[in-house]
Amino acid sequence: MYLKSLNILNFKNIEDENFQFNQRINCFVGLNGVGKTNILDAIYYMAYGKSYFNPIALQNIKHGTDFFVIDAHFVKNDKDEHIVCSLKKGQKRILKRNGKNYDRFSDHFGLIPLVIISPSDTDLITEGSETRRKFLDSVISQMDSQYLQQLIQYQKLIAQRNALLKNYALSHFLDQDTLVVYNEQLEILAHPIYESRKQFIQDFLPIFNYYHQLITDNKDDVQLIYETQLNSKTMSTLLTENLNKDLALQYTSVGIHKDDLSFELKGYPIKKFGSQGQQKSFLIALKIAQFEFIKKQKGIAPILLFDDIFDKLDENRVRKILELVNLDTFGQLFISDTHAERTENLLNSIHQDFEIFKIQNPNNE
Ligand SMILES: Nc1ncnc2c1ncn2[C@@H]1O[C@H](COP(=O)(O)OP(=O)(O)OP(=O)(O)O)[C@@H](O)[C@H]1O
Repeated sequence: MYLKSLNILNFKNIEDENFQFNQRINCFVGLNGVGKTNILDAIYYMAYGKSYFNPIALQNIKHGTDFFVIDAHFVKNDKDEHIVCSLKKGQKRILKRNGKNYDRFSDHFGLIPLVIISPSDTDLITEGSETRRKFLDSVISQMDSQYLQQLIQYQKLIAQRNALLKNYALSHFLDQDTLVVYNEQLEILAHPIYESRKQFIQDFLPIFNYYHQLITDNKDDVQLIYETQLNSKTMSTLLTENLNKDLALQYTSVGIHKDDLSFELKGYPIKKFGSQGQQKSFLIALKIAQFEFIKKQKGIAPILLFDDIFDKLDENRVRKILELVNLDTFGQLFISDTHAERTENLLNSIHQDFEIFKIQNPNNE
């Protein structure tokens, strides 16, 4: 699978750009702030229906305009896949596949497998559990649409249950019948989600360990530990036991929406005890393992976006990653870098077909 062409209109700082891509490696080079990452983000948008960097959709519309359109042609299994996403202020986001609107954005999930490696991945280590849950859910959902639907339903039910709890705080009336229904439905949904997450970590961990060793050249023990209240109690027990607390808090404080992933290096949390370099290697191994996992499951190499990673890594790690590229492990690759010469030299050294796009500041054209 590969991205053949891309047209971007009014997306972030990009006014109107057209690209015809190389099937193998494409590099966007240019000075800081010219919009290289924004182009990668537009590609990301085609796979996920949202920005990797800015979750507030309206803020992705170019300043001073009132809509954006991203239009892409992919080739998948020798067939053209035409994906268009657009957003106009005051209207709903539209996502189309081959001219037909999606009713549910989630139906698009997984059609275009894609993995991004970016400096902002450090959020996975530094931010709260929600960021890690989103990562977990995003990887599993790319391969399992049933999981995604269960998750959406679960989140809807939690929102409804929270509304009920809030209502109790206002009216002091608790609609017990509705609460029982919500609790039962949550019990039904929580367990398959829990089982899928548990199974995923079990299958993913050896791949992650393999790439971590390959990139770092050492055998440091790395762990991803799935932390969940469901290890010790059922969802319905948790909900029943914590009802008084939930009523006081006015939200549901227990369940799989509180799960977390603990990242450990040699038995210690990497957030507290990992050096910056160790954290970076950890994250890159995590993302390359994500890539490999999806590839194994789907039989298709996901598109890979490398945002600025040459800038942030030492030469040894860059070499290791490029060795992987050279093994033909990867499918199509998009790279952003500030140094045109460095990128060109690196790519010449791996003897692969590539194309360089020089991106200029739109205001200096
Ligand atoms: N909605 C928007 N409208 C206009 N410009 C925007 C919008 N959102 C972001 N930008 C601009 O896009 C630019 C950043 O682009 P981007 O992050 O793609 O740069 P880059 O080329 O990757 O830079 P670097 O090499 O520093 O990572 C910034 O100048 C930012 O202000």
